Amino acid sequence: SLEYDYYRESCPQSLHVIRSTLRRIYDRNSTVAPAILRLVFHDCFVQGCDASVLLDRTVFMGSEKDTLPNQSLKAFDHIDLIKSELENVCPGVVSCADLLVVAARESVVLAGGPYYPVHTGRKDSDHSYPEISYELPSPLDDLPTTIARFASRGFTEKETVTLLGAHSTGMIHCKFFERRLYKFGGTDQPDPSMDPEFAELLRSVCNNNQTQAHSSSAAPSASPSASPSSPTTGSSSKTGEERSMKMDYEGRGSSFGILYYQGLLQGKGIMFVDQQLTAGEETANWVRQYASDVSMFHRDFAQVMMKLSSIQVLTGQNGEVRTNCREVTSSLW
Ligand code: HEM
Repeated sequence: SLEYDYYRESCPQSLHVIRSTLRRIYDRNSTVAPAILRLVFHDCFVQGCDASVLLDRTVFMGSEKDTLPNQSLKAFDHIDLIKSELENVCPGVVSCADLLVVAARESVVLAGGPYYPVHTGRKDSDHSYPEISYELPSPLDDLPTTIARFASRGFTEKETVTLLGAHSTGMIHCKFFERRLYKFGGTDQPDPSMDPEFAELLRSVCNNNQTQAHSSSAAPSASPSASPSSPTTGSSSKTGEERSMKMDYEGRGSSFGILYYQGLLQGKGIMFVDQQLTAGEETANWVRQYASDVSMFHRDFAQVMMKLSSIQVLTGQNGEVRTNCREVTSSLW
């Protein structure tokens, strides 16, 4: 199975290459870190951590990338760049699946989260599983559905709460929460579980009217925090569908996690699925604990990321090492 430092003889530079290339990309474009963290979740949840999410469609095989839950995934080009650097130093040795989990670990650290060790030796799948992608959780899921989806992959309620702390970082498109702001659950009202001022802030960020969107992005006072950063990406030319905002609208840093859970306690979860964590006795208890103890969250997040990174891995003779993460190497496809 997986080993500590699997590439110590075959490619001793591999970890350094992944880390340094990712940091180089991050220095120019910090959105790469949350994008890769999300990618590893979408890879590991669907038939295990086998880099199947990176495969492009061919005439013979559909792609997970084309399914609805994966349509807003990013960073494929950044993964390609890291892979080409690896191929330069050790051709055909380091799998895309290992690249992804190691890069996700580095991404967590870059986002202010904890370091955790990842064992290596994963092989890549020679198949994509678009049909299984539909088992990925939806932003509209209620708590029992979310708990059931994560339980199907071996995660407890507590671990589900911990994993969702990943929503401390990154961007979210308005389309994933807009219904909560106006017509929630078939009514003409906003979601009652959302703090009304927060709903107003999100409406101003996502408003279709371009002038208003522009003024809201230029007015940090619309933010409920004292942070000077704008909650939006600030482009007034985007449509409501394309418009997005930072999930850590109150600012990033060593607080990875804590503001997410504190926000949930104040009715400021952005997606319905996030806010639902306060709707169950056990999950709400963990939300409260993490909101007040960031070290506990970081310790648990490290452990749950190690677990996520080891789901259903292919090792030994199973699977292959792709030379291009977008295409199977050994194949007839
Ligand atoms: C109930 C489970 C989950 C649902 C429904 C969900 C859904 C979403 C959605 C809809 C977005 C916004 C994407 C966009 O607007 O482009 C998002 C972003 C994100 N998710 Fe999740 N997610 C879940 C769990 C997780 C987990 C377990 C992780 C990682 C361990 C994760 C990491 C992220 C990250 C880092 C982002 C920001 C991505 C970026 O900025 O590019 N999510 N998620």
